[in-house]
Amino acid sequence: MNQIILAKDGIFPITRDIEGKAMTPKTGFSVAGTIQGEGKLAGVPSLFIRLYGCNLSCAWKDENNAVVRCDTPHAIDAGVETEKWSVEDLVQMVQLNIGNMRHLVVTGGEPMLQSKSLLPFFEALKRWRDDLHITVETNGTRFSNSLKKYVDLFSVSPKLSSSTVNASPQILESLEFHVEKFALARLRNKIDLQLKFVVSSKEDIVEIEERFSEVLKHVTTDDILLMPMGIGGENYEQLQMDVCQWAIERGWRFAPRLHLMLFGHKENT
Ligand SMILES: Nc1nc2[nH]cc(C(=O)O)c2c(=O)[nH]1
Ligand code: SF4
Ligand SMILES: [Mg+2]
Repeated sequence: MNQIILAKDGIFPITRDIEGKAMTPKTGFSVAGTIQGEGKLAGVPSLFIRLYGCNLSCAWKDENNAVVRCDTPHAIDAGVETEKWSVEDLVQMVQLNIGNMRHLVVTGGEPMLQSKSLLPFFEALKRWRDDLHITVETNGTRFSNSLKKYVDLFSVSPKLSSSTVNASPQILESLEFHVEKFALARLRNKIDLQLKFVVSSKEDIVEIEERFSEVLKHVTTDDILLMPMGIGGENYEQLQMDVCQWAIERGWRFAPRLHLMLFGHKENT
């Protein structure tokens, strides 16, 4: 049986559990769902599924040289509580909670590590509703040919050297190789794609332009997004303004985090 491993409370925000029992969503709303907070679909009402497990272990340095870890430790850390779902039950949870929304966002952790189980899940969802829009948020280290026909938007967030301090050379190589595959699929109009870079300094921009120069040629400027690193603090406003200017200069998009603005730094919103 195909199983999908989720982070704890990995389907969010919901108002019904699998038995139909009422749940209180963390958004404080009386309805299931939230808005996509990031990327070119920011603001679009969406239901989220957070898969457990990641092949990276990102950490950034903030302006005070303090280490900022991955913002979803409950989806990557060893030994934390997880949830195992059958494809059938997960489809049912989507059906119970999607309401009037059309968008499902599958995030993580790194969802593409479970692409074998995601395939029957996405097939079943599209059989149920072919207008359902599926976004997959990924770090770009695993492209999947078989998944691509079911995914309406790949939201690829390639990690830069400022964040992949713990990654092995093999993983970094596979990142470049696979991001190129995503970009070529975009060039051939096989997928919709956004490249979402988390930026903490001008060096990150230089790295994007040098390390991903081929990749950038395969996509349009509308597909390239810059998201300021961090969630607030002393120098955050200045960083936002810098990142905004770097984006405008290149014709790229500036990407805020709407969910943080609305709900604060709260899990499962
Ligand atoms: N509202 C909302 N939007 C999001 N966009 C990407 C998210 C993520 O954690 O991957 C996320 C999230 O956790 N919540
Ligand atoms: S790729 Fe994403 S989920 Fe994985 S460690 Fe980095 S920030 Fe966390
Ligand atoms: Mg997040």
